[in-house]
Amino acid sequence: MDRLLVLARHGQSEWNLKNLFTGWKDPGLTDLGIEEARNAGRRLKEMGVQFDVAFTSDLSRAQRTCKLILEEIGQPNLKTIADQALNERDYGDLAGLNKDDARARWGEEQVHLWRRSYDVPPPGGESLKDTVARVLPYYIRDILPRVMRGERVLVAAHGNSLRALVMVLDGLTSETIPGLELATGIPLVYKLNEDTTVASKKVLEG
Ligand SMILES: O=C(O)[C@H](O)COP(=O)(O)O
Repeated sequence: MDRLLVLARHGQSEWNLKNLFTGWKDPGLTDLGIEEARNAGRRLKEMGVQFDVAFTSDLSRAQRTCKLILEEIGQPNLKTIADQALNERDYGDLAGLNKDDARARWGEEQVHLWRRSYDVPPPGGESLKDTVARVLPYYIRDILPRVMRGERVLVAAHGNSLRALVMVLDGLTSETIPGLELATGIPLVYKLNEDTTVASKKVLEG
């Protein structure tokens, strides 16, 4: 039985393009983002991937990406479950600020800690640890049981909600997680073992 779990970060958003902290704000995809999402779908189609269910967040950039992937693989009407638990990390007071302006104001190191450390929350927002604390229970309760039953599952979500999941799947630690970057529109194709650990992982680049 293939226990297939595909994770896809949304395509480039309007605020990715403008280099703004986004978090729970809800900008749409750029033309490039739409193309990235379609391309992710095409790559999955080339691999012959089909899904039984899709999960996405409450935010439109992830929902649109999910829809575009499903259209490309010829499953436009697949059952899709949207939940706030898969939203991007809440960037709090940083949301809407330019990332370079933030570096100029608070320094490179502080901004890097906010963006990539495990447990330093941005002002008024969530650390990755906080994000793991909401993503992981949802994964365990709603997503993983389906994968273990043999359903082929797509999760279209966000840079940091997916970093939270990859941290758990790949067994990364608070020391190694800062090095993990997820590019827009690049699907990660996991197959799981019977004991829920990772049997294989493929990054569908290009
Ligand atoms: O919310 C955001 O600004 C981005 O989607 C992810 O941001 P990051 O690269 O700073 O984690």
